[in-house]
Amino acid sequence: MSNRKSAISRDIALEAIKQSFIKLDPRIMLRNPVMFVVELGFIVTLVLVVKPDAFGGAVSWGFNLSVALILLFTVLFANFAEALAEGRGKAQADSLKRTKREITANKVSGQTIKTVPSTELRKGDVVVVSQGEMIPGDGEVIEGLASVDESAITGESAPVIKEAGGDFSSVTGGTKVISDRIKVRITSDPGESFLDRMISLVEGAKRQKTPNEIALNTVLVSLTLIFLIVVITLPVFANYLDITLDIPILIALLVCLIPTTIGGLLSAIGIAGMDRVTQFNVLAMSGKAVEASGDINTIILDKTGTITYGNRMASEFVPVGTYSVQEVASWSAAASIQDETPEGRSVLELLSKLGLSVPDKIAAGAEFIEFKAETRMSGVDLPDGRRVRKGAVDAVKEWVAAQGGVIPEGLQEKSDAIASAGGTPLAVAVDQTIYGLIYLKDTVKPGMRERFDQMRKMGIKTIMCTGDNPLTAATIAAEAGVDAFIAESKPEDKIAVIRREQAEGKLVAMTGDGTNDAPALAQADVGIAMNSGTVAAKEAANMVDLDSDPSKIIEVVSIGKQLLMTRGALTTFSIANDIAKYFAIIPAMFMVAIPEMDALNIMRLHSPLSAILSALIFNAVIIPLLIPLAMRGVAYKPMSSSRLLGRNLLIFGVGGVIVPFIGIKLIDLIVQFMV
Ligand SMILES: Nc1ncnc2c1ncn2[C@@H]1O[C@H](COP(=O)(O)OP(=O)(O)OP(=O)(O)O)[C@@H](O)[C@H]1O
Ligand SMILES: [K+]
Ligand SMILES: [Mg+2]
Repeated sequence: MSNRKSAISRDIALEAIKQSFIKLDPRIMLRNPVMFVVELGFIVTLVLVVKPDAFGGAVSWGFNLSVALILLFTVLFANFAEALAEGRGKAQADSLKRTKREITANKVSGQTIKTVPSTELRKGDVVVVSQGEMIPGDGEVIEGLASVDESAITGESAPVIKEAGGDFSSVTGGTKVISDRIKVRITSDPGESFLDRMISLVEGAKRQKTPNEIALNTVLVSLTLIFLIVVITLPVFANYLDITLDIPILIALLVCLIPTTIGGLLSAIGIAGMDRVTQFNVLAMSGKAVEASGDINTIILDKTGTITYGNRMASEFVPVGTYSVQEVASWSAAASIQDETPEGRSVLELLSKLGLSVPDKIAAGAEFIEFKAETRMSGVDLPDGRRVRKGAVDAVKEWVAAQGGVIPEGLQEKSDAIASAGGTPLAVAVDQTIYGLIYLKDTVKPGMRERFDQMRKMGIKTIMCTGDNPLTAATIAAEAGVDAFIAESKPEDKIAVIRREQAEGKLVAMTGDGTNDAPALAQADVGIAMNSGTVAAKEAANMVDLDSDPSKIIEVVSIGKQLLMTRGALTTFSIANDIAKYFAIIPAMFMVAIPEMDALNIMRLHSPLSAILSALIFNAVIIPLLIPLAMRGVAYKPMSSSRLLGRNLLIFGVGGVIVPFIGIKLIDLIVQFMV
């Protein structure tokens, strides 16, 4: 994990204090209508401090000043919560901006190489980057292999291997080549790079309210309006009873009743949720994606590289019929000489490990057939007309059968043996003849079973989708403990699975790294691409995992759930608080005229004025007291949504009723000496 994880520093806190005042600007406050009402209340009471009889009636100016100050602090506390939540992202953005300095690029133009500033690079340009140089822009390695230090982006100091072809070909501008030399095709125009996107993300520059937040905000504004109407009409009834209600008291009542606690913390909760994802080294392109991850019902995972380590390495050549290991090895090598995928290269490595020679001569002048997820085969067409293929057994069998060839006896048995051990068998064929198999070995990552158990407890279904054969898929699925698996799936099959789940009203998450995963990543409600993966995958997804650890989807889901729960919990708490405030303020307002009201003063508060001030002070200080919870999120244990909801209603609903009774009483014990 990243070493970028940082606590709230003194600098961030000081900056947040400054921002709390800057945010008092009514134009900024207007974005948060609940707190805007409090600010208006502050202004009115401030006027009453100077001219206590401005609106007729008069309470002491000292009381008015107290109310004004408490209201000011209520707004400042809310602003501070938001500024604090924004702080860490801003600090992170600043450090990323320092990474983004001018780099010179070695641009290939025709036969020569020209040195140009990186800002002049455009999509499609080709550059050469050698040992010790910075990669001048986002791109895809088209030639060579190099180890790259990506710590500026990922915070991870261990270098990563980047190579042409396959799922580890994408490079990011601002990272450094530490060995060898690669040719890179640039894939982004200036200002649209990954680093640019990352900066604006962590900075929150483009943060938009999520649908969920908008809905809650509408509820809060409606509540505020209702209480506003109630409080405005109150003097009419009071007049009827021959009671005059002073303006500051009405304002205090209003502020106590409108949902200031959640109104003040709402945006901090959202920003902090996004920030928790970022600290976790996952870049979420929108808050909406983070929220959606909290409601996920189904997770689609690919096998290779997600559930298994993904370094599918050729470990054995298995001949069929009368053919020899040497023959299978030679044809496998012929089909792999130009295959840049890790699988293809591992075939050549195995050959040299076995001391066998690579048949360069056969392949001279041959036409390379690249591996495609659709065909699930790769190979060469030789100059003499012979066609050599290796690939998924069923695909090769079909290819051979289509030419009238026969499937050798023993092939199925041998391929099943590899598959039942969790390996991937590749069949090797030349025209109508199948020579044997390549045994690609892969291992399940440790701890997978526990993770899938955890997801089951959260009520999430896991489906493994793989291009591999059913037997290998079944073995790995059983070993890892996923709920279901789909074998021999092509890219369109992955999309079909996602659509099927979505049609049942489910929210679907998917992780992937390959170009073949891109369409499915785009279709999923939450698509998490691996940073190591291809540019296509990263562009299609709405989250990128900088650590390229696909199993992290589980934590992302937890963070999303936590975000939704925190919002719900604090809303419940905020509204439940009103009960105690009624008991504090209503008797206080009417006590003089209706002494019987004293029966409602169950907290036995000192005096009407101390009761009102105490309720108002509680209403203010509860905001900073809850900042840590808003930022950290409520504690989360994997369990079903309905049980979680029940538990939270109990804690925050009942707690929300009780806590203010105690809090207001305690504050009153102090305030009584001041009024
Ligand atoms: N370089 C290659 N040459 C020939 N065949 C290959 C090659 N790589 C993979 N295959 C075959 O194609 C199948 C599909 O591979 P692909 O990488 O597309 O799988 P996938 O859909 O990403 O699923 P997963 O990554 O979970 O295995 C593999 O199971 C294997 O049989
Ligand atoms: K309130
Ligand atoms: Mg794959």
